[in-house]
Amino acid sequence: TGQAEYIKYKDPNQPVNVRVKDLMKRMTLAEKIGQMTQIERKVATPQVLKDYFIGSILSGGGSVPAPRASAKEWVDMIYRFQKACLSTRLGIPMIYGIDAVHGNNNVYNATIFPHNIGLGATRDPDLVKKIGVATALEIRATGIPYTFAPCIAVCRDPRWGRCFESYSEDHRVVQAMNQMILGLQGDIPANYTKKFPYVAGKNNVAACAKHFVGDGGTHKGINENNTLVDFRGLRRIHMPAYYDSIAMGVSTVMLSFSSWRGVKMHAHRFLVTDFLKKKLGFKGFVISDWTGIDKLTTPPKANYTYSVQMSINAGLDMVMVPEDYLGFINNLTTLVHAKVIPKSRINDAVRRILRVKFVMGLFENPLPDYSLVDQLGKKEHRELSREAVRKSLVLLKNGKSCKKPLLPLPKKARKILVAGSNADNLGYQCGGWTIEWHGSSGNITVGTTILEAVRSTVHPSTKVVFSENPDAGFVKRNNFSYAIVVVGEPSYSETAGDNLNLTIPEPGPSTIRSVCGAVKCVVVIISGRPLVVEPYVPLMDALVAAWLPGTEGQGVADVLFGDFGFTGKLPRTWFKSVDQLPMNVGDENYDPLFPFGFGLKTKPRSTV
Ligand SMILES: O=[N+]([O-])c1ccc(O[C@@H]2O[C@@H](CO)[C@H](O)[C@H](S[C@@H]3O[C@H](CO)[C@@H](O)[C@H](O)[C@H]3O)[C@@H]2O)cc1
Repeated sequence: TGQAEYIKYKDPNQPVNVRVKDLMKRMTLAEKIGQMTQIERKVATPQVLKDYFIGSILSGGGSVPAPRASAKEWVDMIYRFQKACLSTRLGIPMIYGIDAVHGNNNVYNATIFPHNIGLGATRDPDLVKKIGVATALEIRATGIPYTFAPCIAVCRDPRWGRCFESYSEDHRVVQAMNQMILGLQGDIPANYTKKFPYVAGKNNVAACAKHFVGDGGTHKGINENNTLVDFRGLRRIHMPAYYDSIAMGVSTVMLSFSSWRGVKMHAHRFLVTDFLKKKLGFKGFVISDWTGIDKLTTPPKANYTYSVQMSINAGLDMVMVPEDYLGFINNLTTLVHAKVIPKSRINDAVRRILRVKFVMGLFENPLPDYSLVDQLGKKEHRELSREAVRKSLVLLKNGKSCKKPLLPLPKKARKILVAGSNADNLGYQCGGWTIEWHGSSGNITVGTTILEAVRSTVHPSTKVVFSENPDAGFVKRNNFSYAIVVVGEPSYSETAGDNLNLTIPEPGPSTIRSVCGAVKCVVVIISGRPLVVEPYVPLMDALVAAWLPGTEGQGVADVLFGDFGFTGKLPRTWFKSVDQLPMNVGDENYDPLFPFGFGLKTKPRSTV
């Protein structure tokens, strides 16, 4: 009859589980293992994708098709990869993942939103959901359907290099901000299957709750180290946001590099299979972190066969290899043939992966297009980020006496000084995971520095002088009306950000002393966490925590000059000294400089 054979799994009118079952029974072991393999784009070629039936590709931090690649260049790259995957016998589409953790941050000209710690300071779940919606559009603009976000770590020690990726030390704030998942994936329809992964469509992306579990609770905040809290504490502090994520239909969960009480999460069968999958009922797929299985041994990859065996048998479904795909595929194949890893485990993993791909419509719409390229960095998203910046600012001091507040600053003044290492540095303002994995310094993408924002906000007659680190003589001689001192941390991520002393990097303290000793000053701290400020607070007239605001520095000026009031609240305790750490709200002997939830308020300057 010349009619094409009816293939059930290709029929979108069939229920997802029917499609999964039909496809599974057609698959060879090699095709199943290929679905479990995620490789970095740098090692992905059409031939490799076809030969090994690769199911997923990723961009690691900073991994781009070309420097400052346009949205179209991203789409073209993913289109080429996908065409290769669709040309295989069963034509199973691959899923491309990226760390879009504060906007589509690998991509030049993307809107960079405040990092999670700043969003936690807003206490505004609806805002965070809107950010998820906008971020999903900017991810899809580049042809990508999957982000390794949100990080729902509950950072319990600011010495952790990834503390800025955590919304708060309080799990209830982290839970509130989980609206990010609904923004990214879309709202779950009424009477949808409970705890089932959900992605609404082509304007949304699959999300990833990470890093399971207890990543933010390691000893002294040492990255990838050991979380010692007992099971009750693990469930009370680090697990609640995973309950919520599953209820919100999160599609994937990423395992943590860290250990719980000495057992690596990447090999933790009880927590991954018995607890996450069985007790909590998670139906999406569990993905490893980058070479996470290699790190099951010391040194990493000392016994890769053991790594593959222990992680897959623990319940890991997709492995972010990300480069030695041959080693992974060969080891897993051998272990299945030797019945060390049961076929039922492989089938569970592949079933979960296919479930997510069917649910999110990847079979129906596997190929990216240019339809959303204009979403990247669009004005409405930048305005949304500017609003988030405004709401993330926490006012810690305003006036040397409460009767004489310094803020809001007058826009009209004879001459003002802007100083500090972080005043005119977009890279520092964005922090880690921006263009580069660790972020970097300077003019790294399209955005507005705080200095530029001040210049565009003050009255045209106001003279603005910028000096990164002026000496006291310069400040005195110029007789400034007031000064804005913006200091803080350079960009960093992961272990590179681990820090035991948490002092403001020089020349920040010197700049504070030189400027604030000579003129009225507001100090703005750009950082991924609280830093040692107690010695300098008496010198300051005002102090603002701005966290890592991203590209829209205008939001800082909006509030400093009173177009909007301060509303932010500390998402984490501001310690006096690092000797007190770890110290979290609710602890005994809680003796902070500024407590969790603290934040002075100001009213917007009257428009009259
Ligand atoms: O050359 N070296 O020396 C080197 C060292 C360490 C590297 O480590 C790697 O570097 C980064 C960039 O290549 C990778 O992104 C990851 S980080 C990991 O990656 C996931 C996917 O990006 C995220 O979702 C997770 O949240 C995050 O924990 C890894 O740690 C790479 C290279």
